Amino acid sequence: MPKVLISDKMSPAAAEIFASRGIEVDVKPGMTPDELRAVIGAYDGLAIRSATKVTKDILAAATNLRVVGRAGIGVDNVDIPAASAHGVVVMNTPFGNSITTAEHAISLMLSMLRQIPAANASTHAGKWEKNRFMGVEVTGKTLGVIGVGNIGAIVADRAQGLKMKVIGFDPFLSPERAQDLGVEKVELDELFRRADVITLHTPLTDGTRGIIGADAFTKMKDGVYIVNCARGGLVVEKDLKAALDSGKVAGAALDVFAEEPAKENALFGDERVVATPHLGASTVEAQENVALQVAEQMADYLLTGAITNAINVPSVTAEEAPKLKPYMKLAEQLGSFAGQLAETGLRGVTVEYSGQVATLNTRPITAALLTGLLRPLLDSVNMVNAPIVAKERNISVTEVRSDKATDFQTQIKLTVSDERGGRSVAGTLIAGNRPRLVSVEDVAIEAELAENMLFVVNNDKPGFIGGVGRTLGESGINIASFHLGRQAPGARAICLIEVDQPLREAVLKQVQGLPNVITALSLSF
Ligand SMILES: NC(=O)C1=CN([C@@H]2O[C@H](COP(=O)(O)OP(=O)(O)OC[C@H]3O[C@@H](n4cnc5c(N)ncnc54)[C@H](O)[C@@H]3O)[C@@H](O)[C@H]2O)C=CC1
Ligand SMILES: O=C(O)CCC(=O)C(=O)O
Repeated sequence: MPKVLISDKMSPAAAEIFASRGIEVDVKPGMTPDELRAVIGAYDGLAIRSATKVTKDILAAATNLRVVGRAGIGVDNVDIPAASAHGVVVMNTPFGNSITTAEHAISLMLSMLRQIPAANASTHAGKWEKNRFMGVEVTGKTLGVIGVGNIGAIVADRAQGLKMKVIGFDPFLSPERAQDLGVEKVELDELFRRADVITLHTPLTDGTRGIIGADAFTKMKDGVYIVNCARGGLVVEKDLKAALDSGKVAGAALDVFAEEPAKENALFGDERVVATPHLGASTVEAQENVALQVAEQMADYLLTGAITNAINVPSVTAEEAPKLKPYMKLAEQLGSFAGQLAETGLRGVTVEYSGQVATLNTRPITAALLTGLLRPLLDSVNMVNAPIVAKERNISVTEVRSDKATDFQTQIKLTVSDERGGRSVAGTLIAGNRPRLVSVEDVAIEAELAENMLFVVNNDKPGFIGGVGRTLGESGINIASFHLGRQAPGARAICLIEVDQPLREAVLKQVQGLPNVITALSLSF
């Protein structure tokens, strides 16, 4: 039974879902990194919000971990490359808290413009300072949205409801989408120049870190207002402080900080700064949504292999998972066959999907094939990181699909090219789920791939079969199955022999020395 740890405060709905799906679950919010490192090895899944930092260190100790589920959107608290390297799928819940977060951004904006937090504190203190708090009306003002994705789009919609003019900067926003949203798409500098209020809704990446800093402030209107309900690192806090001190910025409303939990910050204590402790997603509705969703997604993956909303691997739906499983096994075996034959650096991989398999989601099948191909060369490769490893090594991967059947109703053919040329291997599924090799180097041969195999390329001459059989027999090696194929009578031939025990180096050498043998290799699947 898989075991999951919930290491952040999360709606009880998550634990209930895990339990109802037969998954053992421990709920331990508030652990220190050392405490988490000490226990993580026992778990197949880790469900988190933003407090748990899933670092390289934690992942190195997570020897059984298969999935990290983020009940929320931002995954900047997870080391994604390290997770991929360890074969850990990272998933989030991209929509469950978007409305709530957008509402928080709008709330922050209004409370900043009407100085509600300061007025509230003053009124509670019995001061009745009616003349002290002069606000700013939003109607007719220009809101600049940086990052017009899910949340940015909802913020734009709500701001339009407040009769604001919305302009947006987002390199991935199409003109059609901008038009649908009623957002004027502008460049960043123009947004800085025109906006009365700027609100941030991008992820924190190397491209967005510090997107609002000293240089950006010089381009903005005097008396601009800043809202940050996305990630702390997007705004350079010391530059914001300087811009507030100089009067360039009239106010800032911040839900997120460069360092969290933010117990001390140079921006604290200034009444023009409205601050909340990363509450963007904190509504009953959003927390219920993300907890349910993350638990269902993680349970699906752990129990069926279905992958939804993963950051580092292609998705596999619950219906697809059982259909893809035998193809992934076949693809991994074909990749492994080609990988074990590899003698020099790989340059390119072409995968041809023909017949039934071409109608399926082939990305996970290709990932499995690359895993098989690269594993003989690299120990740490897995389904999650194989496509990344291939890319890093400049191995081009091409997928070709044809819904026309070959000699088989469904077939995967892999051709790899290296410095010496190319080689190909193809396979099919027998009875819908049993992987079967059907050709090597375009020579037809039918074989199931097993743990201990001898692969021989030879000249098709009399006496070869007897010679191999005798050599194995005299060495006490039992033959389980024997498969032959040839280009034409007397031409190049191939032979795949399943044996009952691993082949010793000395026996392999003897086979290699037999007349008419071109190459002989021991393979394992
Ligand atoms: N305060 C809180 O509690 C919460 C904060 N968030 C934060 O909000 C962020 C946005 O969430 P979603 O809208 O759901 O994400 P999303 O992925 O739907 O949208 C992000 C948008 O940012 C755009 N973008 C990327 N780089 C950019 C750049 N250099 N300049 C301008 N735009 C850029 C993308 O094209 C995308 O359209 C999350 O990454 C997360 O960090 C999300 C939920 C709650
Ligand atoms: O879980 C939370 O409270 C934070 C939500 C968040 O920042 C996110 O979903 O990106």
